[in-house]
Amino acid sequence: MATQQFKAESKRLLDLMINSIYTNKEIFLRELISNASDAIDKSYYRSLVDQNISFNKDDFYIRITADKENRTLTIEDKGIGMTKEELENNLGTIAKSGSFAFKNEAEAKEGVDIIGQFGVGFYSAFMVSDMVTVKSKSIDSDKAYKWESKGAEGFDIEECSKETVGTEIILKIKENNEDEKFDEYLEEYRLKALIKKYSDFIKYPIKMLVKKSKLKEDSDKEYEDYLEDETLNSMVPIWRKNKNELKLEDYDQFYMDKHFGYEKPLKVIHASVEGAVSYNTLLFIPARTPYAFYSKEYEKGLELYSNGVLIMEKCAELLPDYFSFAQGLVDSADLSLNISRELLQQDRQLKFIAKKIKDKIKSELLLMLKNDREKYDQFYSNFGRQLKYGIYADFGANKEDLQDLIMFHSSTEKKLVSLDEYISRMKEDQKYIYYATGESIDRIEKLPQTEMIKDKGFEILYFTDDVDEFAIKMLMKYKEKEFKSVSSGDLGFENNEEDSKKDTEENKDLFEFMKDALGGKVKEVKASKRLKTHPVCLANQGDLSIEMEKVLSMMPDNPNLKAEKILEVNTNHEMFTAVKEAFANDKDKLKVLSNILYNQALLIEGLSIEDPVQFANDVCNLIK
Ligand SMILES: Nc1ncnc2c1ncn2[C@@H]1O[C@H](COP(=O)(O)OP(=O)(O)OP(=O)(O)O)[C@@H](O)[C@H]1O
Repeated sequence: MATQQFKAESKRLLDLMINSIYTNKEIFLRELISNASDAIDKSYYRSLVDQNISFNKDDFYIRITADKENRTLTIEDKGIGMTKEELENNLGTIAKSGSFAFKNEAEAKEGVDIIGQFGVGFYSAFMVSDMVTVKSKSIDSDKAYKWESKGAEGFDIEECSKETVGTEIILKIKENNEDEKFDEYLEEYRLKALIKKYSDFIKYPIKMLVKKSKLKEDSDKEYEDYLEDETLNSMVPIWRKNKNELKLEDYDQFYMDKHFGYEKPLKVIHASVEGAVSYNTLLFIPARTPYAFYSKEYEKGLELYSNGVLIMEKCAELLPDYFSFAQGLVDSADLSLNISRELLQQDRQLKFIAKKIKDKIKSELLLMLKNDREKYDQFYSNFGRQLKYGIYADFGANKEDLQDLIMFHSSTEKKLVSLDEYISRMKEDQKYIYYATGESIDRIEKLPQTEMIKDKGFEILYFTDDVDEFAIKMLMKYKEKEFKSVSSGDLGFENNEEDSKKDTEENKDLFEFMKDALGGKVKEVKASKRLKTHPVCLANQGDLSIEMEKVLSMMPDNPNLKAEKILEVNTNHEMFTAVKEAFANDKDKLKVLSNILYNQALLIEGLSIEDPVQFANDVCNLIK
């Protein structure tokens, strides 16, 4: 049985093309400029392979002309042009791309990076025009032809006069309607902005006569308008240049010109990768935290270019959340774009590039941490919190990537240190990586729980961000060393633990009494061996620490989880003599003392006391 051919309703297809493919009408200019650039590329290429064809470098530009009176916008090039047949075939057949065919023929040759591939971009002109006229003269013909169409109804072709080889696309811009202002596509400022946005890195100059004003001759206050030819695009994508040709100032300038930021970036990463997927990338780490960075408003992403043409302003898939501070762009010819060139299909290449970019940012940060500590400290003060969130997020899926990049304030070094640095300084008899949690470094410095650990000469990491302890719980270990809170039940000091057990055993009844006096607020009262000069402190058992309880209690949907608290009593402290005496002679007094001591421990911990009035009265009664 003979296979039947599909038929297409070309009118309906064109209607679909015009109205459904692109979400954004303004991209028509990008498409037409890209076509003009392709036409010049082809002409240049032909001159290389065909000796009969010469080229004049001065003709390699694209001209935009807006005529408000006649409502026309013209895009003109002196590229390869089209014959009558080509006009018919390329502009008369949807999804026929002369450019794609050309690229395939020229595949083996260097230096051809043609943009067009789907054969649909041209029709986007109908989104903003009632009528499109194309005048073209091919490099292979003496005659010029005019193609004209009002859209779905079809097109006419006739011979016309045209001096130079190349193509002129004349758009009759639609009248404004209730929803849309088409007028703006005739406005100089809007055209300039569109070119800057989408076509800034088209490699040929995009010229336009722009209105300027100057002082009239023989006058010092009267001005007159005049027109001047201006090139509107920057042309050379700096990221495609060789790194050796570029100075730091060039990158800084580019960063500011592109409005990534108002001041120089902290770090520039420029990489060109050749391989299964080739791409260039230029990444920046800002010197400051961007506006609203730690809020939902902040939108992460890199600019995505295909052959120098902007495809997406913020491609979020290129950055993991924990590196959302990175700015910049990726340019690759290997992306599988979908037909509207606006969105990417679930793209393997994009995933590949994203993974490489993540690895690159990580390795650059590690180098900075090692070789340029001052800079890393600056980076970390802005974005360290984001890295710690990254460890905690997604159930710790990215902790391996991030654990070497985080830092905490050290009790011994008095500055931020990495986990690796901490490990390298650990004492022989030190089992754990110790940390203490609190509102500020000052406050943690004074925590009674840190006394004995400091006394032993062990370093303590200070956690001052809410996320710190959550991140560390996710990490659990670093290089086989477990983390241990200074408030945790077992600190891993063998002798001390033994002493404390003995002391607790000796005062068993007393501690039991105190526990009862506190009415279930603590799980246990016991002798402490982590205290030296302070009378009491709180320790905790179980996974939820006292600090975590504090963080959770501040959340909008407070889960009301409580840490299991233990009141530790310093049996070497003078106060303990009074406690023992009260236990022997005045149990009511011990009840009061127990509450005072417990409330003191809460205050030191930064927790609020349940009944401050009672506490104040108790203290007063003691003073009396
Ligand atoms: N200014 C021009 N000069 C010469 N040929 C052109 C010009 N504009 C369009 N063409 C021809 O018309 C064809 C169709 O253009 P169109 O913009 O629809 O698709 P494309 O550029 O090939 O692909 P894409 O849809 O990816 O942009 C082009 O492939 C090219 O052969």
